[in-house]
Amino acid sequence: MIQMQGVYKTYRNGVTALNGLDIRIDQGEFVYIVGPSGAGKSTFTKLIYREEKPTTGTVIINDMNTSTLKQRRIPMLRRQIGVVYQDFRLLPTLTVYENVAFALEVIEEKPDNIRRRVMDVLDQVRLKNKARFLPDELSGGEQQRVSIARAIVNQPKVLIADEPTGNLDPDTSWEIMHILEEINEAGTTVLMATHSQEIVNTIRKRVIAIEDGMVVRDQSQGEYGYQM
Ligand SMILES: Nc1ncnc2c1ncn2[C@@H]1O[C@H](COP(=O)(O)OP(=O)(O)OP(=O)(O)O)[C@@H](O)[C@H]1O
Repeated sequence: MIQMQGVYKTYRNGVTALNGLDIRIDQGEFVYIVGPSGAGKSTFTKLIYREEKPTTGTVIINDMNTSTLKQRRIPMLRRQIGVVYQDFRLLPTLTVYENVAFALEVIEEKPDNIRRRVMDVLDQVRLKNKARFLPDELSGGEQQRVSIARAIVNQPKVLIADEPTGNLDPDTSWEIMHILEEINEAGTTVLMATHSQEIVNTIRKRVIAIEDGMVVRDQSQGEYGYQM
């Protein structure tokens, strides 16, 4: 469960990105985070994997308070959270297989388990046949699928996708959405920040709209609600 209570975030330069957020997201939900540019969506996601801490208020992720969490326990929190970015962020000199395996090698998983898990997730994102390719030999949609595989390879409870379809054409975007839906159906909470009216209005899920750092709308089976 993700719970934010009275969360304010002011960056060092004095910009207040979040202005009193109260949000509760249960395990297994699929939530779109929408809102104008600069509204605070990325800041909200950064609080979840503790790239940032709130200035005041509490952020609780699966019983862990991110403000009081000891430094040495941060990796434990991050292991429960996978992150996918708009620009993929793959390592260009590593193959597809190696990019995904890397996430398990850093946590010193056993080699047999690494091989099995990596091939399982590559199968899940339908890229088993491209395991030996380098990122620049793949299309944008394929690169995003590798980044999803990397994000879920250690079976996180939460997957955060920050504009995962922002750089992709419509057909490829739908493919990515179907993969995210499958991951969600298997029990993972999915939080997706997006500017895509078409996706939000077609694949209906809970919508949390953030404006000026505040929740202005929270609807189940919601709609995008902004003019494009
Ligand atoms: N590291 C930072 N230091 C200072 N200010 C920041 C930082 N990150 C974000 N901000 C500011 O905080 C506000 C919210 O930014 P945020 O990136 O959370 O918005 P967003 O809703 O994700 O926007 P977009 O849709 O354009 O990605 C903006 O005014 C932004 O300039």
